[in-house]
Amino acid sequence: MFSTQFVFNYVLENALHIWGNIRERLNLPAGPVGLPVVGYSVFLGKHPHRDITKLGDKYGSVFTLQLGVNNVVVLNDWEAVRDALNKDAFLGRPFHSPFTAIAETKSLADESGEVWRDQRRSALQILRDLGFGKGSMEDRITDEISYLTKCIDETNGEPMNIHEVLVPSMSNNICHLVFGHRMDFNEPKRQLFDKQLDQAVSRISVIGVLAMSPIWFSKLFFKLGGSFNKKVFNAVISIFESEISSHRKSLDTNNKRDYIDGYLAEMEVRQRKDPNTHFTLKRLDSNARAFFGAGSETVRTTTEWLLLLSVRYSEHQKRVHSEIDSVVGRDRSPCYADRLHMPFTQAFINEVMRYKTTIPVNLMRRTTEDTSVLGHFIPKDTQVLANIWAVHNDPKVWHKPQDFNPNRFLTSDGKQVIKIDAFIPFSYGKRNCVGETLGRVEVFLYFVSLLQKYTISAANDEMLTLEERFGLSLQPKHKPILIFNNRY
Ligand code: HEM
Repeated sequence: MFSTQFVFNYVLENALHIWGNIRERLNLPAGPVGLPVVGYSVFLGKHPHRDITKLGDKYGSVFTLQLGVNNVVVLNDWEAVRDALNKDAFLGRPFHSPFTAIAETKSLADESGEVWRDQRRSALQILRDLGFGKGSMEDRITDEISYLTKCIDETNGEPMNIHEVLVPSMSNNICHLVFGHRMDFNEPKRQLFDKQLDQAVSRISVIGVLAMSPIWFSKLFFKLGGSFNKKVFNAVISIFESEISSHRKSLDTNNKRDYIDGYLAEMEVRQRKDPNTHFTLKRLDSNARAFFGAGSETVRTTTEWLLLLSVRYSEHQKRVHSEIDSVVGRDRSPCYADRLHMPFTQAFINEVMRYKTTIPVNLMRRTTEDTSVLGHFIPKDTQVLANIWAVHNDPKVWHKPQDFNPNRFLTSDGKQVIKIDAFIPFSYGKRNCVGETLGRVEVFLYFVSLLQKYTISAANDEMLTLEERFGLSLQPKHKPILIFNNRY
């Protein structure tokens, strides 16, 4: 039971927060007025990325939206996003988020300032040392794809829910990166891991609501979540703890196998120099979990859209098939360098990542000093949301953005891919996605390997409506039940 004092403190904290927000709003760009406490959130429908984009018709490129109790400055077109995300003042994350309410130590994805900079630099260095962006990474992904195609072959052309096998397959690529090994699809630990991550993600799907609430509410939510919540999270946490502990026992700093080894080696060096370093086991644990959270679902969602759109537009599927046949052939696995000779396939992938932007509204940022965007003053410690969906549908950049048209990424003779600066699925500037290289390689290899082997069609028409479900990422609303027929 909560004491009267406890309730009083929470009510007081909330009231002060709301009062602070009203005063803060006076210094921020104009925007629609919401209701007390819930703000504008109640007026956003099932597709907030689209609703927020439409607000730009009235309020322009930069406006303030009260989401729950928080004032958030929205960057709602390419000009605003480019101007802001090029500035160091926009590199912070909010002090609190629902993620930080449940984690003891912030991961590199939640940190700000020098700690973030240092953790990020080190993560990128470790990935480089491990050969990410090079052939060894591709070999592991290609190997993982062979387990996937084995499962698909077992369906003998019967409809299958590809989502169910893509989940462990994608998560295995992060397992390789972080733990140094894969887990078989049928391994009980693997199944437990997927189930629990899935449960954790579905718990976290309320995160949108929590992000709009004061931090005390997030903490209370997880506290009241009771034993089930704790059981889910603790089970996931124990997998990471046991991996870190076994890595510590077998660490050879001259032969680093994965991210955990790379981090432990760096931690040893840092701790020798400074016992108060922010390179700690708890930070390693948070970073490792952030890689799974950020690097698994994003690639899977993108791959699901690629498959669905190649089914919906079968003429494009045929064109990708013919490019694969002439560049890769049938006797070897595709490699990432093949993309250089496959302009249409690249353009198709780009257009899918624009049309169904995986992360439609970016992870929240915070200004670390007084600054401005397109002439609007933005004070220090303001929360800022870059609407990537709006950038990808900005009519000042894209001709008929509502149309699905891979040719927009090709020169008129169809031979070259055009680089368009406003194409930013991995975000933009110094705090863009850490896993961009890995993400791009995975997406290309999965899509091309599957189309090399199969002609893909849909088991029903429902999923071809291409309806969306807004969440941490923009998921297909209907499960992708697909039919894979061997091409040879
Ligand atoms: C198609 C795949 C992916 C997409 C579309 C994607 C997109 C994004 C976006 C939009 C952000 C937010 C950046 C910002 O605040 O401006 C981000 C951050 C991040 N991503 Fe990815 N991502 C993908 C794959 C991956 C992979 C494979 C990994 C892991 C290796 C990863 C790890 C991260 C991390 C750790 C961050 C936080 C970076 C920071 O705060 O400094 N992502 N990603």
